[in-house]
Amino acid sequence: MDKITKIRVEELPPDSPYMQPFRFFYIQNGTEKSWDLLKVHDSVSIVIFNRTSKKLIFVKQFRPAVYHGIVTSSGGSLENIDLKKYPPKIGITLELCGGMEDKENLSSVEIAREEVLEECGFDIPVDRFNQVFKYKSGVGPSGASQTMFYCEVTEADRKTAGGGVDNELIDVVECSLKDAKKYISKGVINNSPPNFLLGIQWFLDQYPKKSKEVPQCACSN
Ligand SMILES: O=c1ccn([C@@H]2O[C@H](COP(=O)(O)OP(=O)(O)O[C@H]3O[C@H](CO)[C@@H](O)[C@H](O)[C@H]3O)[C@@H](O)[C@H]2O)c(=O)[nH]1
Ligand SMILES: [Mg+2]
Repeated sequence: MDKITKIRVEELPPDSPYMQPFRFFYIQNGTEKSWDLLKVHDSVSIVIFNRTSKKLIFVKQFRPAVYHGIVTSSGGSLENIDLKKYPPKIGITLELCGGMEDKENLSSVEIAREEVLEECGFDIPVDRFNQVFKYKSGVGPSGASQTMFYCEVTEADRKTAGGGVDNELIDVVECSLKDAKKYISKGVINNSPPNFLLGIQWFLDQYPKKSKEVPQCACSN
């Protein structure tokens, strides 16, 4: 996954299927203003609990934006990058399974179902997904929405090893509740987004402290 070479950047052409940059103008209380925006797809993320192993299921992948952010914020440049100083593994994240809502004919929960199958290998019918949150994934350059679902799986639901589709390279990892709690208790979390922290904290809040069993999620779609 971290065998990455020939890194370079260039300006975004206008035909990107992933994002459209533009400038938004407005007058607020008599003052002319503008804001530079990025139109991006809404997305879904899924907190997955494996009832067989009693572990949470996460995904690991190389994220160019995270790599770029780490390199440039520490004074590095993407021009002739020194891969020894900035090994690509620093751009590998630990995240909830999730993806873009880029298919107009599919609802959010149908996209979530596809992502769980493609990225993690579990084939789960949509009625086993519960929506837990819907929020803005950003409020600065992008105001896209993200819907977070909860889904329980067992080994009987496993259809493939996961890993993503097309060119995706995704590692599926199982994490004990103890390790998940420890991870989000760190003050500085370099390689995970806020929805990951929210999803784990939400799950741990549901988990009954005195019982060994995790209850079915009580929230409704
Ligand atoms: O510029 C790009 C963008 C995407 N891809 C491809 O498109 C795929 C998109 O994968 P998908 O799983 O649909 O989306 P994610 O990259 O996982 O990201 C989405 O899902 C995440 C779920 O939590 C959110 O955090 C993000 O904002 C949202 O874009 C990627 O893996 C790449 O293969 C590219 O090749 N180039
Ligand atoms: Mg994804």
